[in-house]
Amino acid sequence: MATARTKLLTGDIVKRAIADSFLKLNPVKMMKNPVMFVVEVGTLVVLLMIVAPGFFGSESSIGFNVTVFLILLFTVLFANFAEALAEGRGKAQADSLKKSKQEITANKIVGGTVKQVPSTELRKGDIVVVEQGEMIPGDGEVIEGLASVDESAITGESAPVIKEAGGDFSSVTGGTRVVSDRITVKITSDPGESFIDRMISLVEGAKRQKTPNEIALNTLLTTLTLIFMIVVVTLAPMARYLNIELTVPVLISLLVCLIPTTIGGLLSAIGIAGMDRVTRFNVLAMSGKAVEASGDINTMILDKTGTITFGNRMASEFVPVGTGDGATVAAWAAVGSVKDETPEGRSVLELMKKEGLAYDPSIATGGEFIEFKAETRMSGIDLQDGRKVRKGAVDAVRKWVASQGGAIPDDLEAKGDAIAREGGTPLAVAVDGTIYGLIYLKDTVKPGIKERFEQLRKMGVKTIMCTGDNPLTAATIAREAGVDDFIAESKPEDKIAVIRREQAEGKLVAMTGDGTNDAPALAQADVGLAMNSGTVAAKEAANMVDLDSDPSKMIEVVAIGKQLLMTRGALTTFSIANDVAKYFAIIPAMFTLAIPEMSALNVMNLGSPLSAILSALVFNAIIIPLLIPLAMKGVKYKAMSSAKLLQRNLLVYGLGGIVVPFIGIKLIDLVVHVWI
Ligand SMILES: Nc1ncnc2c1ncn2[C@@H]1O[C@H](COP(=O)(O)OP(=O)(O)OP(=O)(O)O)[C@@H](O)[C@H]1O
Ligand SMILES: [K+]
Ligand SMILES: [Mg+2]
Repeated sequence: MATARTKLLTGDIVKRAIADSFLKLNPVKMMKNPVMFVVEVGTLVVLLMIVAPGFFGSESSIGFNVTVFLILLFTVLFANFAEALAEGRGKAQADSLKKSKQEITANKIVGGTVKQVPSTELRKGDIVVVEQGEMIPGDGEVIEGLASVDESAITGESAPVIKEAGGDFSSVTGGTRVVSDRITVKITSDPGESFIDRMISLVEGAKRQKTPNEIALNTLLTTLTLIFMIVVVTLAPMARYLNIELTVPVLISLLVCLIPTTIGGLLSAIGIAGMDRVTRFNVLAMSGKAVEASGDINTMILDKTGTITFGNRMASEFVPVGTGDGATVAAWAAVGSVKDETPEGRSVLELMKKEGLAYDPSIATGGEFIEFKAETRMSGIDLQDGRKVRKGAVDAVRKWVASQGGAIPDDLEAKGDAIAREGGTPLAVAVDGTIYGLIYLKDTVKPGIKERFEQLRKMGVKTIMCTGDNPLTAATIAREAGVDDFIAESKPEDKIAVIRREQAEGKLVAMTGDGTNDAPALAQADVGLAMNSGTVAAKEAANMVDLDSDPSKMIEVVAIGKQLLMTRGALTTFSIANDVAKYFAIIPAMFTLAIPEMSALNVMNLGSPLSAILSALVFNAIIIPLLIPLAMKGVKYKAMSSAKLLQRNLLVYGLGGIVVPFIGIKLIDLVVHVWI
């Protein structure tokens, strides 16, 4: 499960964020955020008026100008602080990763002999040997041997994992430690491009690019800012025509209150925090875009075994067919499983032991093991005496027996279907032309998975279960788990066909995978979540990697993505609605300043025109830090359709956005009015 590796907020992170808030005042950096850049320019203009009064021809009191200057400065600092705080955790994490990335000495194989070289000199294709107790010097694939590896440096999980040559558990990560045995590793990354390097630049946010959604929103905010600038600039000559003198600091205050500073100040913090939430969940997103895309997902493709079910498909019964008897099925099932290292194969031998059944393992001596393959859906052994033993999916074994010229027992289909209808997987056991019986493999649907699919449905996400299993088993599990659709007897390449079909209908698709044959589909999916235990090819094709290798995490990742989009929408609504109240506080005040008879406009009954302006400005500034917790944690997440969500958000954050500042400004005014 996810481990919180770095505490949410520490004193150090806060201290560093405060310092960063000042560094971020650098106008070159500020320009990337047009809304806050306008506030910064306004701050400088007011400062100039304090230093060189009269330069602009209007005369506000120096006290008022200094107050406006300070409030504006804090507005910018608060926005910078929000961003710096969101970045802080990542930076702290990057520091600890960098520490773990010390120089390692590698045992490189050069021309048959071992040569010690620094790990920084390793290139793609180099072969190294790693012994017990040593650090693995770079990312790679095990090409020989088996070892248990402590990967806690990257996963935070202290229990070591087994890595072995061939298959889906062959990839190793540089900076992890071999705790037992010895492996030969082929390096798969050049210096600076390793998994830890990528992790560091990710958590540091060095390569954080704005997502398409963020860019669109930024454009909207910039446009709004431009419109209000034009409004405010043209207001001055119009007012002068009416003989109303509006001073520059008052106009700047008006401008700052009207432009969407709340969302402008919190926008990047929301994005960073979203990525951070995914990271804290022990999922590594290669880009912010991937996190956002997961919030927009329409279709999710899930494996049956291990994702929807526990995946420890266990042999639970031997069922004879035709003229066979229980003991014979069991014996041949066992002979066909002696070298089968899959959980299914091992469980056959365990069931033998449990039931006290005997068989003669020496029959298998010298035989040629036939490994299980998803393509053939069979495994077995070719014995030295020429007999061939097979076990596998019923239709696969039936075809194989037919090709050997054998007959198919009458009761095979009915007994196989009976197992499948219960959600089990029947494996037929055959020797040459004879089918002796079935192995009943039991798997259990994970508790609570039905409720999660129910939630996904409410969010408008369609779930499709893909399985290599037969249609009957698939249908039973699909019904039990409550998925919307399923594909049975699917081969890995079928996934890519499903993804393309859904995408052609304009849907965004998410999937998980771990094998090399999953790589094309992982690349094709809009969100591809690879398992850290999986192959290098799968991890490179995906845009997310789950360090805990739990495929069902896809469901939570989608929820986090949705929450990110929701938080951004909610705060944008709140920010824009806010401006309505500020407008009613400031505009009447400005005019009452010039024409006292207009005090009837003072609908909010604020103390004085000047205190009204200052109160609106103070509210505008402090709402940013007040909303930082919400921006970082995300709005409370509820599973519902986007249309309903929009309605609810408009009600809560739209209406709230109008009401809250009326109360806030009124309260601030009560204090400010006493002061001036
Ligand atoms: N060790 C094995 N020996 C023989 N046959 C097997 C073995 N493991 C599985 N099978 C058969 O092959 C079929 C396909 O297995 P595979 O692992 O490819 O898919 P799956 O696990 O059923 O589906 P998924 O993992 O995609 O949900 C299984 O349904 C089963 O009938
Ligand atoms: K504002
Ligand atoms: Mg499988």
